[in-house]
Amino acid sequence: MSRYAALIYGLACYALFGVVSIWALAFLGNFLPADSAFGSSIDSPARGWWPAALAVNALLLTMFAVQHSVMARPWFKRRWTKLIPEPVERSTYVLFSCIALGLVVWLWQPIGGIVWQVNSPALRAAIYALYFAGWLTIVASSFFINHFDLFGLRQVWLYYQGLPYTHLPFATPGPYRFIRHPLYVGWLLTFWAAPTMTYSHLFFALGTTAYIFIAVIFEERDLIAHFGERYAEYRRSTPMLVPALRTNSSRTEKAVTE
Ligand SMILES: C[S@@+](CC[C@H](N)C(=O)[O-])C[C@H]1O[C@@H](n2cnc3c(N)ncnc32)[C@H](O)[C@@H]1O
Repeated sequence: MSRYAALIYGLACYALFGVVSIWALAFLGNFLPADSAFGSSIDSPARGWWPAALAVNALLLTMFAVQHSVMARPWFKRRWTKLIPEPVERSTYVLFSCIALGLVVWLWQPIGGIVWQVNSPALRAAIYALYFAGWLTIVASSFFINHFDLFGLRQVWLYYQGLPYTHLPFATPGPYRFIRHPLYVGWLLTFWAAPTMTYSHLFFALGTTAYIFIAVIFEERDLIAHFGERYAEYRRSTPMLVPALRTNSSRTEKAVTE
């Protein structure tokens, strides 16, 4: 693949990621009108029979989870890069993630019904502030790790310059000093900080939260395989999501090693 083609491909995938992220923000924040060309918002009124809607939604979430986790595994990348050039592997992951997330947002079947609804304008504004803080946390955390590497731009830029790819070193900058997964904290805020929570939103929030807790197991297994004892020690000493709160498993592991 020519270095120009790789760079343009990487930039195009990144631009698509920007568009799909804004679309997802509008979907989860209820800024999309019901039944628009871009689908409905997550809390829009029901369109059909709720069991069928739930089945479609479950399929969509499973499709996203499988794509997002399988394509991130080292064994998959080793096989995949026999088919596609290594410098664009991450951009291709971003592209497939955009397609998967786009399908979730576009085809999501709202089922209406109110689980909770906050009516006080001040409280609604506060919950919306938390919602946007979630998105901000996602973006900020990506910069603390390395935004351009996470989204494939660093890889195509190095290739364009004729330089070899170097893996990111283990680091605990900013919020990573206090918790291991700030980016996932951001996602959890965007799922749950909702002034109106309908049944399909609750289904989405429960499904995606469960997915995060499962994905973390695989991610940390890979991080320990890659960074060795440094990550294992970090895992023992630093809480997963809530600062200054240790999980029972990290306490037990620490006790075993002490
Ligand atoms: C999508 S990011 C999410 C990072 C983290 N789970 C979070 O919620 O903030 C996943 C990638 O970040 C990188 N990563 C996570 N923690 C790291 C650390 N402490 N140092 C270096 N890279 C890290 C790994 O390459 C991992 O595949």
